[in-house]
Amino acid sequence: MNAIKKLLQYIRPYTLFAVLGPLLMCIEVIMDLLQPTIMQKMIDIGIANQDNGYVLKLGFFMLLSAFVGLIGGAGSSVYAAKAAVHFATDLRREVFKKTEQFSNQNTDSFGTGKLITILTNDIATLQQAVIMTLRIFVRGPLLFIGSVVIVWFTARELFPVLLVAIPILIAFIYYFSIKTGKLFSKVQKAMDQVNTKLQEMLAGIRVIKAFDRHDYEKSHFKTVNDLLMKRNMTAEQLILTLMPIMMFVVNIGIIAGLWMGVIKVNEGTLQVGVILAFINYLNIMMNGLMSSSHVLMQIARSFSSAERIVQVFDTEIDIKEHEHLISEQEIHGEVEFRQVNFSYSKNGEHVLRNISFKASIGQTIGIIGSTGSGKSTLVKLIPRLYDPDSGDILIDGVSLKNLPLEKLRTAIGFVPQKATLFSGSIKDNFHFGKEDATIDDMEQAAQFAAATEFINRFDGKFEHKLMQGATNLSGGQKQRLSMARAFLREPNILILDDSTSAIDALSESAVQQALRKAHSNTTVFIISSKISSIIDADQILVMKDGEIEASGTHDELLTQSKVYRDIYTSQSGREVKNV
Ligand SMILES: Nc1ncnc2c1ncn2[C@@H]1O[C@H](COP(=O)(O)OP(=O)(O)OP(=O)(O)O)[C@@H](O)[C@H]1O
Repeated sequence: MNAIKKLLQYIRPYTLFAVLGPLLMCIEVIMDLLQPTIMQKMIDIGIANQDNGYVLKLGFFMLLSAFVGLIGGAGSSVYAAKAAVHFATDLRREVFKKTEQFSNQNTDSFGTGKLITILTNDIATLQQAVIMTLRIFVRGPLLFIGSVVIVWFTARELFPVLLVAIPILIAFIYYFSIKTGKLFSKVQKAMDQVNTKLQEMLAGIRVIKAFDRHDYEKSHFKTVNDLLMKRNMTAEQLILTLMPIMMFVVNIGIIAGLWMGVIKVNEGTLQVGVILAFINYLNIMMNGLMSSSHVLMQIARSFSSAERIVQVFDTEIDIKEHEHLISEQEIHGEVEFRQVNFSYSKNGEHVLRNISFKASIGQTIGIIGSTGSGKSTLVKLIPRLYDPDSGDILIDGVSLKNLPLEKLRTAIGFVPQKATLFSGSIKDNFHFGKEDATIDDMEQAAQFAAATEFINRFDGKFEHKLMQGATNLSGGQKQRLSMARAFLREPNILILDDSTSAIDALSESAVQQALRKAHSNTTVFIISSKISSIIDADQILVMKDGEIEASGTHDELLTQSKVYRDIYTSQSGREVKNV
């Protein structure tokens, strides 16, 4: 309930629409309620007295009220839809904005599947709840209350039937609403699983094909899809069972009304038209209650959606701007780690332990070590994709936390292990690195990244369109474009996380030479599993189990580090004797 209250602020800008919707609906309801009374008068006065003029007059009123009702109903739909769609659009925008601010840890803790369900399904559920509330939640109770009042004044003899039927109907509605609320929260969870699986399968479709794992994946998908189907089926069946139960209660009410009515007519205390009007009002009442119950169920369903949305809003972003920022600090590129410890989960095992080193401006730092030793994690701490648990990281002597995030990240060019390019042209992707990059800038960056040759072969060169995930490029081409994008920034700190793995040795050495020439003041971190990529680095960090096992130049490490020597021996085939 609190979640719903929190989200209602998003409807405030559309209060006018949200008020007009129910107001116009009142007109439709009043017109609907008039119909049985007009009909009753037609029968009991017009037809009983064979007064054709009176019948025609009331017939005209019936038509007129139906027309006015139509205008009210249509207007109500238009404004309710406007309020709900605007509300959902704003909400989607805000949820997206918040998820954009999420740190990697925040995103990991939700999972992308759940975030997609929240941004699509949950917001759509709320939109539907708002439309129904603005239209039907007014219509249902009004029809119900209006009918009860009219029966009280016009057919009080039959009122005892209502005294029995109404509590039974309300009890059923209450029970079903509570039950479906719980069931739909299970449906949402199953939907998360389907979305997560779908996302994983679509991203890995090539691997699935290559390993011929269709059947395995199909059976996995079937498991989550069947669970969703089962939960959906249980929830929908429960909702659909309510209608026949309500009809049954109303039909018994009609029989009771007819039975009592016939007795009263025979006694001469009731007119036939009143019985017909009562039956009509009983049906209207049931419709009113039914539609209210549908809204209640939709609202119950939207509770769990609202809670999940509020969960996103309430998530504390763990990478935050510090209160005491040193905004005037220029970033030059000296990087120092002081006894840094880091784990991915709170109280989890440290992935980095006691990391200390210093990289001077313009130095190249090579990082090597076995798989899972913490190399990528170490460099991810520099742009603050994660914050260390303890210890400090300083740039030009200032702790990262005291630097404005935007300034810090603008000064860093990051080429991740997996080259990520976006659908759009090469130019669009380059603008991602530098918004105002000119064609000259792009040509130069492409040249440094050894990408000119293949870009020139494309129709339209920089205008060449990349498909989603850049699937129309080779692995090496993706890496080169990803590097060029980082070079365009002319960063003070450049991080190359194993980003030359799909590039041939000749091109790699050309890239490194270009880097040294054009970006001599840039501090460069190169993670690589190949010694040849880091052999010329000013300082090489050898990582082992989250720790720096040794550091120094290539020659120093050959004598000082057994781990480094072993890597060198295995890659060069040469035994190092000088220990
Ligand atoms: N997002 C994450 N959540 C939890 N654990 C993670 C995450 N990313 C990495 N790890 C764990 O942290 C450890 C270090 O991973 P990292 O990616 O830094 O290693 P690496 O040395 O770069 O490995 P590689 O050479 O294979 O890329 C590994 O044990 C890995 O399982």
